[in-house]
Formats: sequence, C-alpha cells, structure tokens
Amino acid sequence: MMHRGGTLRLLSFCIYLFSSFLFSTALVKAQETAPNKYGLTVISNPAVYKKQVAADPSQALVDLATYIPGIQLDIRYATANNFLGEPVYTLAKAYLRQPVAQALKNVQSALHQQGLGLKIYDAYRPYRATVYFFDKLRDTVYLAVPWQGSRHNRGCTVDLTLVDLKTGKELRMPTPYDDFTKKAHVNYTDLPAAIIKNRELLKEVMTRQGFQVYAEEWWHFDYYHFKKFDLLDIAFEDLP
Ligand SMILES: C[C@@H](N)C(=O)N[C@H](C)C(=O)O
Ligand SMILES: [Zn+2]
Repeated sequence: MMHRGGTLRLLSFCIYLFSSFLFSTALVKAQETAPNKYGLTVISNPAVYKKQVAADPSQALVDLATYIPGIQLDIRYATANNFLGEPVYTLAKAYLRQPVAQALKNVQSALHQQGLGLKIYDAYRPYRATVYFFDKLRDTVYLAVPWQGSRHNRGCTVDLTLVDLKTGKELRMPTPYDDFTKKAHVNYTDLPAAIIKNRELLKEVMTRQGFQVYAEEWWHFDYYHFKKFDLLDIAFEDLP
C-alpha cells in the first residue's frame, strides 16, 4: 500500500502532466490560428479545418465535379493557360463551401432548362496562391491583396462562364478569362448586343441565387454571406 507522501507525489506528478498537456494543446491551437504578418487569421492546418467542419457541416468545402452534375471544369491555374503563364495549382480541382456549392447547383439546373450550363475557371483558392499572384503582378484592381485575402480563399467565390450544352462551346463574352482591362468591367458597353446579352444572363442567373458580380471582372462572383467563412490555406491534396 502507498503511504501518504507517495500519494501526494503521484498526485502532483499527474497534475504536472495534465497541465503540460493543456499548455501544449493551447500553444498548438494558438499557433494554428495566430494572425499572420498582416494581422489576418488564415486557417492553414487541415486538422483545424476538419474540426470546424465537424462542428458546423456548412463549412465543408464540396468538390463541384461530383456535387454538380454536368458541370464543366477548366481550372486555369492548374495549367499554363492563365495570366501568369505557368501552373500554380498542383491539382485541377474546384471546391466551394457547402451552401455556396448548393447555390451554384441551383444555377446549373436553372440554366439546364435553357440548354445552357456552367464552366468553372476557379473556385476555392488557397491563400498562398493569392499571395503568389500579388507578388508576381502587384495589381490592386484585378487581384486581391494579401493583407485582406480573397473571397476565393473563403471558398465563397467562383470564376465562371456559360456554355451551350448542344455545342459544348463557351458563349461569347466581352473578354477571355482574366483579361485585366476595362473591357472586362461589368458596366463596359462598347460591345455587340449578343455579348452584352450573354454577360447579363450570367449576372442575372447568379444574382438570383445569392451571388454578386465583381464590378471589374464579368466572370467573378462572390456569395453574399462570405463573412461567415474563414480565410483558408488548405491545399487541394488535403481535401476529400
Ligand atoms: C485573379 C482573378 N481571377 C481574381 O479572382 N481576382 C479577384 C479580385 C481575387 O483575387 O479575389
Ligand atoms: Zn475571381
């Protein structure tokens, strides 16, 4: 049988172990969610993201290729066919947060009735890509700045266009994707009527499902409730 001194020593050892565990857990947590050099909190640990999803399934990033039947993907940043002329992503994937993916699914089914569909150029974008873009181009109109992050980093924004389901071809729009000129602005009017009609149709179907177009880029749509979602820097490889 252990005498009193031994019991006390064992008890204080257990308290020491428990408090060290609590301290190290708190330290890891603080490091995981600590603001970056711009004072932004960006979730970069897949375990933290998974914990958030377990607590609130609406936070889940959903794979659009499986979630939205018939959706076309042309993930430009996974190829050299983009404004940088080099691949930035290692996988050609498109993810959006659950309610945002659902809203886009509604857009796709509304379009289907008109013989049209969606083609995605980009959706959720890890924060590191936003920083990389800015370091390369230093533009503050057509690119999000690292000290704010992009709504793409929140899994709430999508870059896209319309396709004709019969031909599989893109509808004519004012400019190609990521054409960083005034012609890409949504109020630009020196265009053929058919092109304006296509641009307006895209804006209308997206707006009806809770998206707002970015004034300088006809292809870029933000989900209205983006503030509910953290900035993320989770690699595609770490998503299901
Ligand atoms: C880079 C371009 N496709 C884009 O998404 N621009 C906006 C402003 C962003 O970076 O969030
Ligand atoms: Zn965009």
